[in-house]
Amino acid sequence: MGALVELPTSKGGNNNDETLFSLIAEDLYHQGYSIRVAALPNDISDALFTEQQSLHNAHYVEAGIGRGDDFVKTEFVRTDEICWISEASEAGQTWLSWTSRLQSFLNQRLFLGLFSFESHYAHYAPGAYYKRHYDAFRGEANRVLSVVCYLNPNWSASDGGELVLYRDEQDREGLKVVPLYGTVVVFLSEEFPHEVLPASRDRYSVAGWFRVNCSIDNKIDPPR
Ligand SMILES: O=C(O)CCC(=O)C(=O)O
Ligand SMILES: [Fe+2]
Repeated sequence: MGALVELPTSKGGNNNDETLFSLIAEDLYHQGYSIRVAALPNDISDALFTEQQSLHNAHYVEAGIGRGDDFVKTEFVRTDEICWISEASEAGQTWLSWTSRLQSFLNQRLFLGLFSFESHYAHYAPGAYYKRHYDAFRGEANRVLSVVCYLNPNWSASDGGELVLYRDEQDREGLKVVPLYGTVVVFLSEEFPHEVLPASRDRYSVAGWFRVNCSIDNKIDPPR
């Protein structure tokens, strides 16, 4: 977190976005993560929600870990299913336009050098989980910033399915985030181990990652 540089307020852009983006930038600067309840603009949550609910089982693939040739499915680690988001749909465009504005804002304010973004819908069936993990490993600088938004209307505390964000490697207690509709969580991918606890009902979300550019030689990065 010490590497973050805070720059003065930027000019221009959409005021509503800027209010939330400023809060997220402040949180990231001071603590490395941001948890903003019911913060995603309603038109975006609603577009994503509608698209996700319309996805049939065939659109999803079982989630795994690793990339490219290293990809493995492992039930021991996670049992959710995912569907990548593209600009092919209006919902995708709305979401990716918002994340692109967030990317520009954070690059200006915190000098993060975010270069690209990828994201997917995730569905956790009742009982599904994602064990404690990091989204990126130190030294393999690729995923820099993780973003998760939840799409669960009328979620109650007894439904479970919390995201547990641990402050560091040693933390065993963590911060529990209830996956309420429109809640936005952003955190530095290399800093915070986290896990998804099983829920008693279907749990819907969008998860995404901003990357820095680490293309070496002719190997184009980032691939999927
Ligand atoms: O859904 C969540 O709360 C977090 C998901 C997650 O950790 C991931 O997809 O890497
Ligand atoms: Fe994660």
